[in-house]
Amino acid sequence: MNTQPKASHFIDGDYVEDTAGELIEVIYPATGAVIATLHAATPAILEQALASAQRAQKEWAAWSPTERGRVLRRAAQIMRERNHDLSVLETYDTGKPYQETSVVDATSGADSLEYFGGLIASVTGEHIPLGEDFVYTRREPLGVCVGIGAWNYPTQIACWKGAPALACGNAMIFKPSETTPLCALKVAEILHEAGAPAGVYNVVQGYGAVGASLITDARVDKVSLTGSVPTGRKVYAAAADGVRHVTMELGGKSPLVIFDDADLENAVSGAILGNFYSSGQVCSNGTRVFVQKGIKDAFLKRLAERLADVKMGDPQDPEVNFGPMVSERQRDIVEGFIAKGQEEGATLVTGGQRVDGDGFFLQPTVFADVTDDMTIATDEIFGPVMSVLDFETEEEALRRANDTAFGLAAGVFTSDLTRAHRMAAGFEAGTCYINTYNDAPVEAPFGGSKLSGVGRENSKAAIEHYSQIKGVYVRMGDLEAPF
Ligand SMILES: NC(=O)c1ccc[n+]([C@@H]2O[C@H](COP(=O)([O-])OP(=O)(O)OC[C@H]3O[C@@H](n4cnc5c(N)ncnc54)[C@H](O)[C@@H]3O)[C@@H](O)[C@H]2O)c1
Repeated sequence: MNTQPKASHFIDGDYVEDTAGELIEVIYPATGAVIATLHAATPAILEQALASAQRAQKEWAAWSPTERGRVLRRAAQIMRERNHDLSVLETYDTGKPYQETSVVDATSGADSLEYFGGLIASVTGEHIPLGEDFVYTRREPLGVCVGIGAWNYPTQIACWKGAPALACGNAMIFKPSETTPLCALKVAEILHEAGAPAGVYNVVQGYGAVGASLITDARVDKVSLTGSVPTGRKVYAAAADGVRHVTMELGGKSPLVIFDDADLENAVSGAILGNFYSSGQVCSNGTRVFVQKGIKDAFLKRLAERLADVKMGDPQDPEVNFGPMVSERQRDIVEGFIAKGQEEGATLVTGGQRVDGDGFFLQPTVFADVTDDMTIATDEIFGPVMSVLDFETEEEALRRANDTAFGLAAGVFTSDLTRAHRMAAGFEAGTCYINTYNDAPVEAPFGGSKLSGVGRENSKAAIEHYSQIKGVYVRMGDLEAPF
């Protein structure tokens, strides 16, 4: 596959380039080879993107919701038809195995285009009777939205932000992560091909500075970031200065609580999905696995057996189910955490080593006997490192599960129905799972509480975050005034 795009940016319906921009080398994580070179957006490129988005948004918002929805659903159809090529590209961009990308990334992107494309025509205002007078409400777009992406799910993030934004009549300028800049360009191409007017969905490349200059432009009405908490603080603060709307999808250190009465095989599956999918580079991962004492030995034994079946290698090989870390830098960061875990006295059950070769492979790693104060139990690692912590009672598990500044996700495995719902109600997290982990269907709200974020993506809830209500008071009779 030719992974070099025609140009770095997609603006006003076409690819554009400005070679004066800072160089971005795209590296295939499985080999370390440079597979594309791009340029960060210059002020001239940003000006083009902002001007075209502002102009296009007015035209797009005047379309009926049914017409806008039709474009999104056509784009979903094209994405599904091109699933293979989009998945191969996603694997080049991120290093995630094709076995995952072929069923998750473009698929989930298409789901969101289809869902919001179908939903938007039934989003209506209200009629509020006031005797003879009345108020009616209009749900209106915000204007120009900026989307800023993390590197772990480039296609999905570009669609999860773009689909509700466009459905509501906004334009979007999307800046992918500099680490995985290729896939969002395809999303822009497909939306344009499906009939979105030029400028409604623009993609500009760049490092953090490009994101930072976009969000302070007076023409921008909303910023939606997927990224780390430190970046979230900066972006939120910059958006606050212009009193802009925000969605913040940030990091986590989520708990996964496994009770003695859980189905062992399902609990092990949940822990694997919640720690090692995408080589552990998933924001909602349940990396603090609290295991009740009675099931601990059986859990660790079965986990080690199941991890022996990991197939690492060329991620384009459909048999491979575990890929490299996204970058050399990310591998180094994760190795630092593994060393810290050993230093602080956790028991290394399995893994912990990098795999020799050109790619950035790291073994799936499990620590047991982890305590709440160890660095591997408090900090987001964003790699394939599971921490197993012991507990005895439900009250203790819930208290310790919530004892974190993050609040993205939480999960519980138990066969006690009422306990499962008690735990879900008690978790301080935006997204909870009972006897499963990390499912993220477009129909369900996704997002975090506490430091993990503001706002929700997907589901009807996302409409609230990409539109605003206008109330219109209508007086039916004469109007009295004091003088
Ligand atoms: N909650 C979620 O939905 C979700 C999903 C995926 C990833 N994440 C989080 O993302 C993080 C990993 O991704 P990352 O390393 O790309 O995150 P990051 O915070 O380093 O970067 C995210 C994006 O922000 C941009 N950026 C950096 N500084 C900026 C600034 N000052 N102004 C504007 N933009 C700026 C980057 O260029 C990048 O596009 C993890 O913390 C993970 O938990 C969260």
